Amino acid sequence: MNILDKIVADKLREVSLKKSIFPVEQLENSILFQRNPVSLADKLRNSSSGIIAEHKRRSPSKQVINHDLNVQDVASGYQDAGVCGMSVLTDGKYFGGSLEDLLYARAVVEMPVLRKDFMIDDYQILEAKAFGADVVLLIAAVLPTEELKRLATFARNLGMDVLLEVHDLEELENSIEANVDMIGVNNRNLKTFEVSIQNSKDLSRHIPDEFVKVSESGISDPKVIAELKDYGYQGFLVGENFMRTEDPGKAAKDFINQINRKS
Ligand SMILES: O=P(O)(O)OC[C@@H](O)[C@@H](O)c1c[nH]c2ccccc12
Repeated sequence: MNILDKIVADKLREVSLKKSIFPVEQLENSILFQRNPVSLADKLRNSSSGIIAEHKRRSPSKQVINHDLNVQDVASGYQDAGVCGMSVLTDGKYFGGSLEDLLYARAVVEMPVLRKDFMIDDYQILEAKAFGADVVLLIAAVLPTEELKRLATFARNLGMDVLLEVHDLEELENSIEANVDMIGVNNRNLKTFEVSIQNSKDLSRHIPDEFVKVSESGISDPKVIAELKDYGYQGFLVGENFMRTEDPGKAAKDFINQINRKS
């Protein structure tokens, strides 16, 4: 089993357990469930930096990134830096995140917040909405095409944006008809952890213009943003490069200043 298979197997168990103890009606009764989500795709279309900054304590590829911060400080730092949106990892076992992290981030920021997890069931999409997310991530490597389409439609019917993540041309071609707003090209292979920015460059011409293009992972140099913009990218998902510093908000601010100086 590769790491992705392991994560998904754990996720299936986690979701079925949760469903049995915390019914959907409880999620739908959350005050946040009534909130109107803010569109990340719209923000990215109108932004010069396009940064989506992530809260990520650890990962299977890097182990500990930063265990010393609290999510509210990270979120308000990102907001002050002027990022377009925030991504919050909610997987506990592999990334050290939680739904509480999502809730606390939501409590302190106005900008769109993405629930970053391995979504396999409607239940998690309802959870995302109940804990204040504006956007969900769907990963092509995790879901059969029909399921991807179904979950995407389910999320959009709840008013949330969908970011579809692909890693290669086959995944892109198989999932392109899904009802999504943004297509994210992951520069990291989730099965081997290999990272290559070239992956975003190679896949860009296969992504139709109606989708906002997002490049994800391994971005640590503002110069790369300028390069990726030439390939039509409008969104850039950055985690570790900010999170490994003592003050991720400040790191994001410096990064954005450098992007703006270049453009
Ligand atoms: O920390 P990085 O290399 O900047 O990457 C951020 C983000 O792209 C990465 O965390 C990510 C992209 N897709 C995912 C899917 C699941 C978990 C994590 C991810």
